[in-house]
Amino acid sequence: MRYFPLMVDTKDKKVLIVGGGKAAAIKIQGFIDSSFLFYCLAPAFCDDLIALAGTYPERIFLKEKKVDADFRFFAYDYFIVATDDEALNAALLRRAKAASVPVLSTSDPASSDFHMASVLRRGPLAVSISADNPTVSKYVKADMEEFLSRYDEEKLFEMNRIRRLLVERKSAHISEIMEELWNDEKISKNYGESFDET
Ligand SMILES: C[C@@]1(CC(=O)O)C2=NC(=C\c3[nH]c(c(CCC(=O)O)c3CC(=O)O)Cc3[nH]c(c(CC(=O)O)c3CCC(=O)O)/C=C3\N/C(=C\2)[C@@H](CCC(=O)O)[C@]3(C)CC(=O)O)/[C@H]1CCC(=O)O
Ligand SMILES: NC(=O)c1ccc[n+]([C@@H]2O[C@H](COP(=O)([O-])OP(=O)(O)OC[C@H]3O[C@@H](n4cnc5c(N)ncnc54)[C@H](O)[C@@H]3O)[C@@H](O)[C@H]2O)c1
Repeated sequence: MRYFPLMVDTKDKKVLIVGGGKAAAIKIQGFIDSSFLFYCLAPAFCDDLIALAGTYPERIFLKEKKVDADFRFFAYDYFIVATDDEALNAALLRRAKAASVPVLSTSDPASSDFHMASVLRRGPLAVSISADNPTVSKYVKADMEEFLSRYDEEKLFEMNRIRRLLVERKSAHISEIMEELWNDEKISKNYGESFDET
């Protein structure tokens, strides 16, 4: 598997996006559940992107600017190239690689350092779907959403709270207790507080 699902820390991380059309909007929307900050440069932005930036003014920054092949960038953690000018996209991709900044070109996935997956959440659970075909991913995501609705969100949060307590207490039985709770129909809210391993 050349592109492998991975969990990366997005806190305080900056993504530069050049281009402000449909592709840029799809990528930012796909990342919106992260903590990334988005800096987007283009001479003009599509309505979806303007609406998204209106909803997240503290995370999405749109700057009207036409970029050329000599564009220099620094202090960004990731780069998404999303203009409709393929030659410009290719030049920016080369620059990013030379600067060792992980880059995704929306017009050249095969030369990109990362791809986007379709991601869905249920409480603390994150599921990543990738089929090398965004249409297939979209439909599998819809099926998966229905499948995940059988999991009790509160129970998942509660199990994690208890697990954190057990980790803090350096319990030797974390996985056994987690297995027990998973198989329990209902878990008591104050399980962790009253918990005594001995
Ligand atoms: C899954 C999702 C995640 C996300 O981006 O958040 C995603 N694309 C999504 C949507 C979407 N993408 C496109 C449209 C039509 C737009 C229109 O109408 O014009 C729509 C909208 C739709 O389908 O509704 C067009 C498109 N996509 C790619 C190309 C270039 C090419 O293939 O060469 C083209 C242009 C050619 C074409 O038009 O096909 C390439 C890629 N797109 C990927 C991911 C990567 C691997 C996907 C995988 O492994 O499955 C990959 C390979 C690289 C990357 O960009 O990361 C997200 C689903 C959202 C969801 O979660 O519901
Ligand atoms: N990977 C994906 O998910 C995905 C999705 C849709 C489209 N695409 C591909 O991405 C590319 C872009 O498609 P689109 O539908 O977003 O096009 P678009 O026409 O909607 O948007 C192009 C954007 O690039 C900007 N732009 C043009 N020249 C620029 C420059 N010199 N500097 C800065 N910004 C500039 C435009 O102002 C516009 O905002 C195409 O190759 C398309 O096939 C990929």
